[in-house]
Amino acid sequence: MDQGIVQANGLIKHYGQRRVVDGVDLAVPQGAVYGVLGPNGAGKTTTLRMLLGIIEPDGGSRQLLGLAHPRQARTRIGYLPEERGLYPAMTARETIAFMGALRGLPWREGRARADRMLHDAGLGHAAGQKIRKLSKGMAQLVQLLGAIVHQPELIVLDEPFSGLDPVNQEKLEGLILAERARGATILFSTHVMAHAQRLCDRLAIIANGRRCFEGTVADARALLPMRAHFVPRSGDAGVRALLPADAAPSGDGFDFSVPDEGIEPVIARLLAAGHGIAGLSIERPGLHEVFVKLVREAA
Ligand SMILES: Nc1ncnc2c1ncn2[C@@H]1O[C@H](COP(=O)(O)OP(=O)(O)OP(=O)(O)O)[C@@H](O)[C@H]1O
Repeated sequence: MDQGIVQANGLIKHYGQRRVVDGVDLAVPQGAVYGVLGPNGAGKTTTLRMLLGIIEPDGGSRQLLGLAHPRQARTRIGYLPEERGLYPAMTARETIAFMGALRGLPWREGRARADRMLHDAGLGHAAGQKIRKLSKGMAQLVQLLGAIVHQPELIVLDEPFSGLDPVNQEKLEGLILAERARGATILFSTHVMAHAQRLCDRLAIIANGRRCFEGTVADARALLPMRAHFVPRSGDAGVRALLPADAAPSGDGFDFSVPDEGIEPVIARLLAAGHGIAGLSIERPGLHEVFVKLVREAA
């Protein structure tokens, strides 16, 4: 596998008798948004923690920013852990500046950046408010801003979208893309496919501690055949028999996989039998469908 800014080779972790991460390889290219996708309990958080040196692997090796021990890269990394936690009595501004200071950013600069970032995120009004007064979603955004205030080269976000409403989720997507535009590499975990489909340059799917896919969103979506939705002319009976074997009623028509030979023979059969076509759409299945299939197979 090519060298990446984050590199994992055969990472293994046991908890008790259970092998919860089982030989995971990752290579995150510089400047990419990279998703680690998997169902609950797949081993995503454990993998990220090993990459960051928060816990030690039982086997395999990893490299972060070219350094053998990830902790040497501390000030060059921004990390949003899965467990959220801020000091409730600190203001949003001080929280962000404090988190920056922990990563080597001078306080004065941290405060100035905090004000700018809060303003840009539409949270300018919250700068002087105490964390305890903020909603859970707002506090989470503040924690995220604190994780990136020192402008790290690598940003690692563990389930960053969980707990955010759709408006804040969109804000976060914007923030991630803005960080990539700045030149940062972003590695994030999620089990929500819509975000991954929109954001990821590359992704890995992990199930039962094993990597079962690695590639681009397009590579993943190409694993499943195109899906067709066909709507017969009203009153047309007997069309079902002319459709591919997997055709299933759906809404006002039928859904089926486009056969290897294409949709044309299906249409030709329908027209030859005198049937009409009230609607026909063909779509590439989404990442969601691919994820469900791969995770089921892995189980
Ligand atoms: N400290 C621990 N001690 C014992 N078991 C653990 C520990 N941390 C994680 N596990 C177990 O390891 C497995 C993988 O957990 P992990 O948190 O890495 O999964 P995840 O993919 O991040 O899941 P989720 O999406 O639910 O957060 C789970 O079965 C979990 O219960």
